[in-house]
Amino acid sequence: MANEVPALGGLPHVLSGKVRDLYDAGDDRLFFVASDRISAFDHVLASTIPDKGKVLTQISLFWFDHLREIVPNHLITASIDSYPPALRAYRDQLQGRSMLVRRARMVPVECVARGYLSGSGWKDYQRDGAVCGIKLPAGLRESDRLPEPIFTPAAKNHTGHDENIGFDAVVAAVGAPLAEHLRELTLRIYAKASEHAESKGLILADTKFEFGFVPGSDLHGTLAAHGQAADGDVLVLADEVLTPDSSRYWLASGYAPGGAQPSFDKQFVRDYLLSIRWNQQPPAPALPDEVVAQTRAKYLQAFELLTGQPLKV
Ligand SMILES: C[C@H](c1ccccc1)n1cc(-c2ncnc(N)c2C#N)cn1
Repeated sequence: MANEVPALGGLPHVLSGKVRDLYDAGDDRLFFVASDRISAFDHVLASTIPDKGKVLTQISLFWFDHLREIVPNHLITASIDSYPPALRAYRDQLQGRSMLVRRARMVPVECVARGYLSGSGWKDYQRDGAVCGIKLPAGLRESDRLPEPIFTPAAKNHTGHDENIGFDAVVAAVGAPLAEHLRELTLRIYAKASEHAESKGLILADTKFEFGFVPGSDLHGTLAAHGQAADGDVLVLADEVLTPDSSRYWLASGYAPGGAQPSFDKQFVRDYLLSIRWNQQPPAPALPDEVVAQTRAKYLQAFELLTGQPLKV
């Protein structure tokens, strides 16, 4: 079937997620655009949240910089003036919500770190007393802080929910050396990020990283010695990073284990959708202006809490 998503400035469309779009920028580069679309209960809603794409892109850029001493990343530039000329005509719609990135050979595993018991981790714990084969103490409550953060990988399932897998499945997929490196790196990044989040009054309950390999020569002096593959490729952090879409953030001041915690960014949306008793079947409903405004404010607040800066909208 013909590609339904049009090219952007002559850049062929490569892939779309619920709220993000990827285009081929040539020369082993991709163009990553974060939209203002919002999903809830696995459905993209009929309303958009103004500036959501800009907030999430700027949060990824903040973390790329904050983590630069731990792990290189796929970013080339987020400056419109450095984009391929054809894209500069779209300055107004791309400013602040797009990145030119290196095309990476993506690792076929979602690298998830969990410091708290929530979501699919809570469901797996209730069933098995374990998450991804990692046995946990008995008697834990939903949203409890774990004795220590755990690596809980997932298989990429492009149709819907990713499926939690054990470490042995990661080894089978990528080999023991890389599997061990992914686990160590995922937990090291999580530790640094959650420490920063806590210093800002936020709990980073869990987060999902995507890694890929790029030619070492592409990284001009930011080679990560331990991330070097045998063929000279370097492991880099890709996709969005530590955004409210790829992570669970909770306000530390409201933390109360023993049940689900309010989502920092989507609680107003979820409460509204529950209040209208939506059957969670398409078409997804539109949101009242007030819910859109409240949700936009939460995204702006997330950016300001994490970075200490107001978002330039
Ligand atoms: C899941 C995510 C996605 C993003 C946007 C829209 C739909 C999916 N994705 C990212 C890549 C990817 N592939 C190769 N090199 C890269 N640097 C990246 C990145 N980022 C493939 N998929």
